[in-house]
Amino acid sequence: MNTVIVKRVDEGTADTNEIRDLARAAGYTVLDELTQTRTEDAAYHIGEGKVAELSSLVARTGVETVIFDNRLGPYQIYNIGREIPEDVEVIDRFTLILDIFGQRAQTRKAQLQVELAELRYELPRVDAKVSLAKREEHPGFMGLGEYDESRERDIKSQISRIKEELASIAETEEHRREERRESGFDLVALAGYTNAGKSTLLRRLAADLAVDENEDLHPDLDTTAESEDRLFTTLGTTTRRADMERDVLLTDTVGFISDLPHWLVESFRSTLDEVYRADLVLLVVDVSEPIEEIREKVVTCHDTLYERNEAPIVTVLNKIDAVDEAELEEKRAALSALAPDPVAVSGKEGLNVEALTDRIAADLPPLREERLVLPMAEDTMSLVSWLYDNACVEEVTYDADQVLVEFAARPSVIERSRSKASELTIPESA
Ligand SMILES: Nc1nc2c(ncn2[C@@H]2O[C@H](COP(=O)(O)OP(=O)(O)OP(=O)(O)O)[C@@H](O)[C@H]2O)c(=O)[nH]1
Ligand SMILES: [Mg+2]
Repeated sequence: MNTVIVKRVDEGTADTNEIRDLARAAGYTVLDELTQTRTEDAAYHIGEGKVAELSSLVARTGVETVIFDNRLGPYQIYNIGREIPEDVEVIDRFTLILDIFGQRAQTRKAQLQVELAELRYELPRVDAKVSLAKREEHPGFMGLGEYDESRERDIKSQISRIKEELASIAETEEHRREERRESGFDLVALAGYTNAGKSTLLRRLAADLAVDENEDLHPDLDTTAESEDRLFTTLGTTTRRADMERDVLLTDTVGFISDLPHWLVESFRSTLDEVYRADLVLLVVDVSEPIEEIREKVVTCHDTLYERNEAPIVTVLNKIDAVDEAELEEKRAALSALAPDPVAVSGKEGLNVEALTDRIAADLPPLREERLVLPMAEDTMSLVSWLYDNACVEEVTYDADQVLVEFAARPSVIERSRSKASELTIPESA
């Protein structure tokens, strides 16, 4: 699929790098671009002269799609469509992002989220489409000739049905998180701009390739954490156990991107829950990019996290294999206000990963020390082995008729171990 890019900015020069990457991620080959610096034109978004230029560019290149890196109103799409060769589709940044998400959505949850986002995108446009469809000259414009008020009701009821189903998935996930916490795991989420290297880092930190112990129970989980040099490789969440002394589960998440309208973010809210409900967030940054770009992306990530995140954030400067030491120091200094005390690693090459695991261990909420004196009962040894699984056991001392266990664990694990200990039944002496 070939395409040309169009981008309008109010001032300065238009940067088309990201939209080109997005187009590529959706499967397009970008043949050319047109940019313009001016205020928005109500009818065409870009200037009328620019539209004429676009028309001849489309004719010359023979593309079937034009991608705008702007938000286009339905009337603007309609008007532009009338000026360029017939049957050429005009899409904007948000339709493109939805398109990518739609292609990547593998799990039921991801599919529902995409569907929800599409419906939310469409809802405010229904009116415009109805009135456009009524215009005689293009009765079947965008195949939407049959639009009417009932379409709006339809969309609204579909939206509420999807929201219900998503809420029930979110509940299952919340339940799963609680179970994991109770069995002593700390939850660490990898967050960051798309293509920063989150999935690569997840694989580097993971103890094993098995997705997680609960895989069978949770068919909604994605089974792989693929990496690829394209935007939005990861849409669902993948959870793996980290290769660390402390029991840590790492979750990979959907990448952030700038300039996402709230209805889209809203649709992916339950995916972001993995980030918001974590005990620690690793904010992964691609340090090989130009500093201005890094800064903008970090700000976008902070904005996305800002509202609901409560966990401490550790900034991870990833891809240090791609920069030299001087450059790294320079960027570290330039980012010091935004990202104090970052850890610099290369997920791909495995550089400095130990410093990162040390840091994760240090920044997680501290474990509490506990000491239990257990009577020698039938289930005593199974409780000791449960403690080995769910806590950091420091010492076990066996006496004639009791066992002393010293360990450190999360408060919830300590509570459960106490209640288990109180349930130990001492065999009646013969
Ligand atoms: N040079 C270098 N490249 C890396 C490193 N880590 C990841 N990459 C590359 O960066 C690209 C993106 O990596 P991913 O792990 O897919 O990134 P992501 O953050 O999961 O991306 P999304 O899932 O799309 O949000 C891939 O081509 C990786 O090979 C690194 O440490 N050094
Ligand atoms: Mg990924």
